[in-house]
Amino acid sequence: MSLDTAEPTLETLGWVGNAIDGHVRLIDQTRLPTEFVRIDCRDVSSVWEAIRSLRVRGAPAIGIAAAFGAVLGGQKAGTGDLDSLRRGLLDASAYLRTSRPTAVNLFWALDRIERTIEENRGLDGPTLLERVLTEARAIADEDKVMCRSIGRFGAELVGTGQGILTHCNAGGLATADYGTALAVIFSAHSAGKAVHVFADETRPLLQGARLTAWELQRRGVPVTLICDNMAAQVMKEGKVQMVIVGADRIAANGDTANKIGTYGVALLAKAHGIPFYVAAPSSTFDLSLPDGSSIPIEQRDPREITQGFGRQTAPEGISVYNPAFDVTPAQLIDAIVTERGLIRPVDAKTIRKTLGPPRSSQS
Ligand SMILES: CSC[C@@H](O)[C@@H](O)C(=O)COP(=O)(O)O
Repeated sequence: MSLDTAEPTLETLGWVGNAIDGHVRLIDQTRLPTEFVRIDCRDVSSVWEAIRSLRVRGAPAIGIAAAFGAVLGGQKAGTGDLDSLRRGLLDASAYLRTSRPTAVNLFWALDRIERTIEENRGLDGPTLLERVLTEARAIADEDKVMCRSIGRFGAELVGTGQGILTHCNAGGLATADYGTALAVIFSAHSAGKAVHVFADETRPLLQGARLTAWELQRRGVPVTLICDNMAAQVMKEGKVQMVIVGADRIAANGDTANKIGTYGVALLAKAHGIPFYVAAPSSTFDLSLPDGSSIPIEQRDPREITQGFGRQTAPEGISVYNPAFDVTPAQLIDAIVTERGLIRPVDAKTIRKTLGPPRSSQS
């Protein structure tokens, strides 16, 4: 599928150069919205660090970054000795798996990379490395296509004149381009539907304020930023007709892990009779988990809460709990928008029917 070149694409991340001495280039999202800076990662540990510190973030984007990162592991090992090249690639993959635990796209992408290494055993070193880079590029390219498709399917849910609330950032920055939840909004907006977005700022790291507000503004979509604790009031005032968010891991029954605070938004939507939608590609489903209870939830540094963005805002030594994600039960989700169409009702049977049989288990 071709991309609409009239629209401002983001090129969130990509590979520069060839397999032997190229590198990963990505937008450093920690510096947005005040600075738009791309950084180059030339070794596996800088990709690991970029993922862990949220320079690159969002479930699909971290999968893509990790896939490219594995190539850097192969480069370091060199293509002269096939065994050490394979070891370099596999060690890089194993290491990148430890960068963040919740988004299944990371493990899905690295599973693909490891399968590529396995399936190309007979190749010489340079060709194997080239093949792994081709697979990483395919993961990025397919993500672009999936996001456009999600946008098209999801736009059907949007009525003109609607207020739409979103949480965190599920935009172009969280994917190879265009986004998931924001793809739905971009697509409806491009189709001429008048929409107004309420972006939750998304404590503690402000992905909504720093990234979602920036992306919507950049594309000319009307947006109002609110603090997370204003969502109930904005809904009560009748300003919101639908909620749409992204996802980091969706279990077989539709329970959905997404940025902390999403579960609360879903409860508020239910209380106000507002439809609550999730938008995610098939790479975000983990059908090896029957429900959301075993989705690993990342715990992050307490200083993100006590000293966010450099200023101390809590007393020294205070006890802090900082889970980065929560799980919204499937019963609170009216539909999941995927690249293969809408999943509605959200249950195991409809998910299986839309996505096909479960893949092998992922960590
Ligand atoms: C299309 S991205 C979907 C999710 O990854 C997104 O909503 C989210 O929770 C991102 O969390 P983050 O901690 O910023 O990586």
